[in-house]
Amino acid sequence: MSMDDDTDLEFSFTSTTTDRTFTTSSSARSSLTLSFNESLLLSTTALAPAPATTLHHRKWDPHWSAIMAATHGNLHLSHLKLVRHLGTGNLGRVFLCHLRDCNSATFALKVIDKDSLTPKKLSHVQMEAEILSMLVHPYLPTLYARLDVSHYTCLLIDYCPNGDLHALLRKQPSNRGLPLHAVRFFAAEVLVALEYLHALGVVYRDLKPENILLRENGHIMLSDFDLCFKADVVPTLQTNRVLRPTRNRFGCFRSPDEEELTEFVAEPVTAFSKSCVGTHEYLAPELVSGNGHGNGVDWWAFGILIYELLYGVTPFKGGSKESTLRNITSNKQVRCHVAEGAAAEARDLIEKLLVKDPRERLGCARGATDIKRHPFFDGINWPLIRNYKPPEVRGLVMKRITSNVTHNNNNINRRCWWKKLAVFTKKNKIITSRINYQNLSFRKNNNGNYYQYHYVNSKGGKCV
Ligand SMILES: Nc1ncnc2c1ncn2[C@@H]1O[C@H](COP(=O)(O)OP(=O)(O)OP(=O)(O)O)[C@@H](O)[C@H]1O
Repeated sequence: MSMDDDTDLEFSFTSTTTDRTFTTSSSARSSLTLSFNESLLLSTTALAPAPATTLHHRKWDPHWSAIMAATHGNLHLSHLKLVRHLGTGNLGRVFLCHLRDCNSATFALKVIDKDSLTPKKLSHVQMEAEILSMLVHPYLPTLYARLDVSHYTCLLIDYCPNGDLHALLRKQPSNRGLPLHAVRFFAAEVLVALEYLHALGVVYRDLKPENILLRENGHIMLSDFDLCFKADVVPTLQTNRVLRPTRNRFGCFRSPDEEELTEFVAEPVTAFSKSCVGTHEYLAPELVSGNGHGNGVDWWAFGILIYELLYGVTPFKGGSKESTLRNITSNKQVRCHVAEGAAAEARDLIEKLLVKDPRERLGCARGATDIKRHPFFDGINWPLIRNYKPPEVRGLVMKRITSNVTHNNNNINRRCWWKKLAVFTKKNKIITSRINYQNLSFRKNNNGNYYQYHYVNSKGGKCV
């Protein structure tokens, strides 16, 4: 479904099992109102936001404090106002929305109609929700709430107003790819996000520019976790002798120095799956051959990503999907067109990542630790990367999050700040009263990220 700014929109969520209808309708341009039966929503399963105290830093996150202030930690769909339709994916539709009480607190709401999905897709929904609930990272989405209403599952996550890297690539002159400094910046951020996912034992399996969204501040946010799989990971400290290529004073490589380094490695090296998922041009050879694959598929895809960001096309693309797959599995080595200056380092990294045998591929044994050390990333201060200023790239017009709703803006904002202050000063009291609700049973998720609320009836049964 596409969004036309001049059209009134109506979204109808109809429950076939309960015969109740949730309707979002619009009377103004690109502004939607979510209307529904409040009593129904109060008696259905909802998942409220994580208390800010569970993870200390979260109490400073304006989105969390806005939710806490507006909902006292007891979020319902009625607290949200849909603004517009952002897009439709395999599993559901995504809407831009904000808190009714605070239109500066903007989110993306993924609405999934479970009744319309096959069992396989339902398992993808479960996987996506499970992975999202584990994430606490600046380059990955925060799951603020999960609301289960009738046969709909709604996931409330960060909204990214600046599009995705695929759209940005298409805006480059003659589709030639991004400037090298921008490729380095985005690749470094993706590497850090993959490192975090792998440390959690999550193999992502869907890396591509379309899934790299751009936040309001120009930094990346990886999206779409439905194709992930989870594996065990045993973090270790490893001491290795590494060759560190260095340059002489003219900028040319000289014979590498050997160093002994003790490093933290958390890579799911024993991960194993046989299901063939992903996007054709990004599939690793072991995934195409179907004999089983592991963590290495993400490092292969990382090589394809750097290639596409650099040249605007993927290296194995053929005239059809079949010929693309044939190119991936053939013995042909990847060819890069440019080999000058810093591009030589990019080429070297791509070649080390696009090694067909995963046992020989950079990253497969020790993950991002080895890739970060490659000369392509020389000079990046990894712990401070989130403070780097995003590159200025043609076509990237930074959009700040603004809401269409302007009435009472100042009052609402002031009220919002006032509420935040009140929450801050009365924090302990509010949290205690929230968990003492008589009709509420709650359970912390494994990670302690957020609380899942179930409304229970007077006999102690869960209401669904
Ligand atoms: N957090 C977000 N901020 C802004 N836009 C988003 C956000 N999440 C999704 N979108 C938009 O909504 C569209 C649908 O997203 P969704 O994640 O449901 O599916 P998808 O990216 O097409 O992938 P898939 O179908 O494989 O799940 C995306 O193409 C994107 O344009």
